[in-house]
Amino acid sequence: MKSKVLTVQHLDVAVEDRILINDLSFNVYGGALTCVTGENGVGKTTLVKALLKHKRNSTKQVHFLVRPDQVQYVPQFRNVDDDYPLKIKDFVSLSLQNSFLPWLTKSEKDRIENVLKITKLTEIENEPLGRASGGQKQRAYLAQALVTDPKLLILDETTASLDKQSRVYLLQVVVDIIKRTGAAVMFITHDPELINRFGDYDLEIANHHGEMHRVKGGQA
Ligand SMILES: Nc1ncnc2c1ncn2[C@@H]1O[C@H](COP(=O)(O)OP(=O)(O)OP(=O)(O)O)[C@@H](O)[C@H]1O
Repeated sequence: MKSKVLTVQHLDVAVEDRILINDLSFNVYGGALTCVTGENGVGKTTLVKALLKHKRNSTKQVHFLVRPDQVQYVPQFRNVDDDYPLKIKDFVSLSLQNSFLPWLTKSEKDRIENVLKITKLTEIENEPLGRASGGQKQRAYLAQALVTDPKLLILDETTASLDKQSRVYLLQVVVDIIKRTGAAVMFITHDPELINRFGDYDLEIANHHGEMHRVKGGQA
């Protein structure tokens, strides 16, 4: 039996005065990949942002069963141009800069090393992030989120700009992380092939409503 990390009950999602999603209920489970799908503009990103507003103050409608610092969001867009000079390993360590010490502890360094290994970035850890390929950049964003050891990881169209090989490679890394850590991953995507191959659940949003399906052949 998978453990719930988030429950959503009878939630309405609106922008300004316009209702995007009406009376939405679903659960997100640890150890599983929950895909969030729907046409452009149905409100997938707005839904995720509405959920994240409650990570510190759960309500009956949006109830997180994990601590706020155990929830990580990797947004759809980042402004990282070709001249961005920070080394990949330093970029990944930015998530740990909230600690009290101005330097990284041995255990933090070990965590960074481990995450770089899992995301297959070790070989290029000293390269500037700006010079990395699209797929390597996405893996660096993922690594930055993973270094805090999240129990719920939300990925917003992380594979959208990648070629097929890089998309599959990234999802294999994500599924591997789910298996190793038991984390829950919510993955906004338009890619039916990735959903069918890697997804456990599909939260499909259409006509202002959302429905959760089990994906046949899912891993959970
Ligand atoms: N802050 C805002 N103010 C007003 N309208 C907004 C705001 N944010 C989003 N919208 C509108 O809400 C709708 C849903 O946007 P959203 O980005 O959530 O869709 P999406 O399903 O994630 O789309 P896509 O698949 O194209 O990324 C769109 O019509 C968008 O223009």
